[in-house]
Amino acid sequence: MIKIENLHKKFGKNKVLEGVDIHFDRGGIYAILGPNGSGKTTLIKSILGMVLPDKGSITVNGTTIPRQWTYRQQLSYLPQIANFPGNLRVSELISMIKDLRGQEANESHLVQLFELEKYLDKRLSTLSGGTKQKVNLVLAFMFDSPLLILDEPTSGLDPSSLISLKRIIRTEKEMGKTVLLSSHIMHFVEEIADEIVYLLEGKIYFKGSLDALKELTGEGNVEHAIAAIATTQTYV
Ligand SMILES: Nc1ncnc2c1ncn2[C@@H]1O[C@H](COP(=O)(O)OP(=O)(O)OP(=O)(O)O)[C@@H](O)[C@H]1O
Repeated sequence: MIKIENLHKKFGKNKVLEGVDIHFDRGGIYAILGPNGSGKTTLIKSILGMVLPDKGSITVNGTTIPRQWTYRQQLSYLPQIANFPGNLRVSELISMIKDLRGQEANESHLVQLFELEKYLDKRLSTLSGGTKQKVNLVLAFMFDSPLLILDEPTSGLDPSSLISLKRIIRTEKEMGKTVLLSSHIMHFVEEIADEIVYLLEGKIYFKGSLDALKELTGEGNVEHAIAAIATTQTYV
C-alpha cells in the first residue's frame, strides 16, 4: 500500500530524513513516533506530496509520487495545524471540502458523535481549540478513504471525544483501512496502534508491535520501552 525507499529530505543544512525505508503492506493502525523535530510531519507530508524529497521514492497504491495527485483521492488527512479562514462557518467549511473533493461524504454521524450540531452555524474563529479539532476530525473521517493520515489526532480533545476518536479509528481498521498517525500520547498509542514506527535522527529505529518492542528492550512499560530505543541500537 505504501512503500518508502531511501527517503532523504533536508531543509537548508538541517538533515531531517536520512535514508528512510519503510513499507506498510496491509491494513491496520500504525503510529509514527519520535521526539519533537524528528521528522514525523515531514515524513507524513512527503507521503501526501506536500514536501518534495531530495532523494528516494514513495509509492502509494502503486502510484509513484511526487508530481502525481490522483492518488490523493484515496486518502484523507488530518493536519497537525489546520488553517482555514476564520470567517467561514463550520457548515460552510464542511460543504466546501465536500465540493472540492467531489466524493460521497457521510458527515452527519460524525457531527452527532462529536456533538457539533450547535456549532454548525458558528464561525471557525469563534471556536475553542478542541472544538476546531473535532471539526477537523469530521473533515478527515467523512470520506470513505482506504488510507487515513492523522497528524496528532488527539490534540486538544476532552476524554469523551477521545473515546469517540478511538472508536472511529478502530471502525476504520475493521473496514480493512490503513491508518497512519503521529502522537506523543503514549497511552493512546498503546491502546490503539497495531504497530509503531520510531523515527530518530532521520532514520527508522524500530518498526513492529509494542509487545515486540517491550521484549526487545526488556522494558515492560511503554514509555520506558520507547525511551530505550533512543539509547540502544537500531532495531530494524
Ligand atoms: N518547511 C520547513 N522549512 C524549514 N524547516 C522545516 C520545515 N518543515 C520542517 N522543518 C524542520 O524539520 C525538522 C522536523 O520537523 P517536523 O515537523 O517534521 O518534526 P516532527 O517530528 O513532526 O515534530 P513534532 O513532534 O514537534 O511535531 C524540524 O527541525 C523543523 O524545524
